[in-house]
Amino acid sequence: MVFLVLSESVVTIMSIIFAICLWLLITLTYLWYVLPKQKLEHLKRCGFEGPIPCFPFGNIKEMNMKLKSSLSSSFSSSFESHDIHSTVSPYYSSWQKSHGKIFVYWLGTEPFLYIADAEFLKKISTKVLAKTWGKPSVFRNDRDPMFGKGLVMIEGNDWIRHRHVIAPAFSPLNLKAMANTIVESTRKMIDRWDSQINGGNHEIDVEREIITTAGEIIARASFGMGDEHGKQVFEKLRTLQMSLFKTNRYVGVPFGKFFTLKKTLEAKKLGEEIDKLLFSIITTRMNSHETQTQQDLLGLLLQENHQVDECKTLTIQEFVDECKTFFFGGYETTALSITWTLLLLAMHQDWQNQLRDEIKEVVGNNMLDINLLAGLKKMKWVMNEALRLYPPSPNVQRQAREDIGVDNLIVPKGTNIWIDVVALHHDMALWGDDANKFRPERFMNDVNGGCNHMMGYLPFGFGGRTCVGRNLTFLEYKVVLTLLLSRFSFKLSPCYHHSPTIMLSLRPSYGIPLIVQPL
Ligand code: HEM
Repeated sequence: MVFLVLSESVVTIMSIIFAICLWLLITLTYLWYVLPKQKLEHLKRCGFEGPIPCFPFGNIKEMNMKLKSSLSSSFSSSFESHDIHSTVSPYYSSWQKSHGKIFVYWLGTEPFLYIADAEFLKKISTKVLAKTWGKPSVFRNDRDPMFGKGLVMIEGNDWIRHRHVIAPAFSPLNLKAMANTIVESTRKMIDRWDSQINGGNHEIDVEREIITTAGEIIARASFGMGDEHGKQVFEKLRTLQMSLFKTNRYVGVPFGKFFTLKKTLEAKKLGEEIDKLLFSIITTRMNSHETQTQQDLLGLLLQENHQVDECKTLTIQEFVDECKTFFFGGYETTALSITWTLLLLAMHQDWQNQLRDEIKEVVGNNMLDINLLAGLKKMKWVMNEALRLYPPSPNVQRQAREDIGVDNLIVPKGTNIWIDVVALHHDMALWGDDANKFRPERFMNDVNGGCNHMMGYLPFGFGGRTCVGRNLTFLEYKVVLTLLLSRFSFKLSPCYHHSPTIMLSLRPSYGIPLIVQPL
């Protein structure tokens, strides 16, 4: 009898376990296979084709394979022509050959509409207001420790409110006060270089050096580093950045996070520690009169926040997220724009000399002044050309929050959109036969560099969501380059190996060692 009862309960438990397993199997098959297949068919009916995905990985395996073989072949490639698209995004350039400049590919079970067609981009962007664009939800979790609900990630009316508070802080007048911070940090770097050169070593990895200096500049310009908390935030932000570097390879793949669980947890913990420290910096500032005197971005935002206007008010947590956003949005991008420029100037000595002559003429022996910097016209052309050939933000992303009709096609609600900035910037149909050549003079009389389409040049994105920090970048770029070119000359080191790669930003794989000679 006891045996019978026992076996009955074992059977019941087994049936429950079986039912749960069956339910799990059906749910996962639906989510990982049936649903993506349905989306694929729907996208086809809407007019979009692309490489065939294999669920649940989508096209990720093919992308990784293509990247691996491109990296091994790029090891010996020459870089006279700066033709980098097929090296940094071999999968896109190969899919372009079979599917054109608009197609759908899959990161795991997430569809991405790839766009490298300027006219299509213009048409789609006229259909959607800045506040009604979404940002791909699939990146949200990964990016949360970096950006939280800062300007880069938020949408709708919250985005309008944040943008209203933040944009004025970046006006040229407000940024004037930050020029000294930039000069001080750059001088510290120059002193380091001087002592290394005096020790007989002229080879400097300018990428590593400039990234360090730009990190310090952006931290000081964002929330100040005068006290211990500020320094700790800076150190932790840099560690977080390193830790997040390699965590997004399985974006879109179900349970993809488990492939990099340790790093994801590390990032989450660091993110919480950073939040705590920034929270304390902000509340201390709010409770003291420092707000009025500190001219960093946080100080400027807190001053704006005093106005009793709900549409122009941020909470403390929102300030925390914006401080992180400034750091992650502005640190590497600006550093890389300067770094790639130094490489280009080391390759093109004629332009290096032209910029030095211009600095002598415009700045001379005067103190560096923001008004004088406006006169550095050739430097601006060089900057624009460096941002074209090596855009630090190699893509711009959106998500459709509603169906969008473009000509006879429909981009269905929920589709992620991936705009390939590198492809647009190197497209001969937009720029002419010399698209892959370094020719800063193309920007001499035309802010669009002679590109034959208004959407062909997008280093800072497009529409209402264009980069809010570009004025700060212009300032930093001009100050740092002026100080460096007035003090040193730059030549390519024989150790330099040209291998640009995309790891969130467009960066050199092996640093940029240059031979640096005091003038
Ligand atoms: C060379 C330097 C920089 C480059 C190439 C760059 C590039 C970009 C790009 C491509 C976007 C996306 C625009 C879009 O979605 O259409 C963006 C947005 C943004 N950038 Fe930058 N950026 C740079 C410097 C900075 C700096 C210095 C800061 C701040 C300190 C900053 C803060 C932001 C913020 C907050 C956004 C979000 C704007 C919004 O969605 O309303 N960026 N940037």
